[in-house]
Amino acid sequence: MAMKVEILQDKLALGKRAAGAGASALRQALAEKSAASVIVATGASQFEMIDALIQERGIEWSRVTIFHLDEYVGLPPDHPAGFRNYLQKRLLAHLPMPKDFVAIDGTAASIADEITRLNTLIGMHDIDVCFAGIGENCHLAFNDPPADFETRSPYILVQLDEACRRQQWSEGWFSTPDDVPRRAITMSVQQIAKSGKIILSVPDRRKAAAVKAAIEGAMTKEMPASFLQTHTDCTIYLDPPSASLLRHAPRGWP
Ligand SMILES: N[C@@H]1[C@@H](O)[C@H](O)[C@@H](COP(=O)(O)O)O[C@@H]1O
Repeated sequence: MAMKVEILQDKLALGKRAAGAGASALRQALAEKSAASVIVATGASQFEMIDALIQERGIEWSRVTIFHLDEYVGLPPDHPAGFRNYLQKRLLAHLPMPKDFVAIDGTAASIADEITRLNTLIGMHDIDVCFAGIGENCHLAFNDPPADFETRSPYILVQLDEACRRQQWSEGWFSTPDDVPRRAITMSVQQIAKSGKIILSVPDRRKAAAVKAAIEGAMTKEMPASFLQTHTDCTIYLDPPSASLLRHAPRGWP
């Protein structure tokens, strides 16, 4: 299998197209069964997709369970960089109440117990759609290189690498590089790959090398998103800058 690639004119069009594809799959899942499940990613790359997802009509959110991909360990719940906070403000506040929102508690007294709780909950769901991004270091969720491609645990505790922590700081989520936590709870690549449909929204020039590695490179733990090359329904949505290093990038693009 190979990832399907769609290149849109800009990040706004990218977000709309990715949200539209996910929304169609969700509506279809809800037409076929009593409930559906979706994973929603965070980060700057997901802004336009989430804004467009909110505008989608005909999704009965009261039958949808929402999971998130990853969360820092130890950030206060109201910290602007927290992913639970991000999803509450950017997504849930604008939707009708979903069936459930399975939030990762990065401040839990026992991280091991929190992972057990999350593993139990996600084990009860077949994920229909997963929205995700790719980091500048080609991470998938917080699976930084070298990623664990083998673990069957749906959620794992990970150490964040320096490139990842630097990216989070340079995107403006933290005031100093040292403020970025060193540990996170992330959904594993194996669990992400269990999703029926995977939708990657990856705009911006700074992602071009990671995009090329994920799509055209070898499947390797050093480039975690390359794991999705084996998925049967994974589409990556790009803008011209993020697609600029691809072998078949149209000429004349940046
Ligand atoms: N851990 C998050 C992921 O949930 C996200 O999908 C991806 C892209 O992030 P960004 O949009 O900040 O580049 O990596 C982030 O660091």
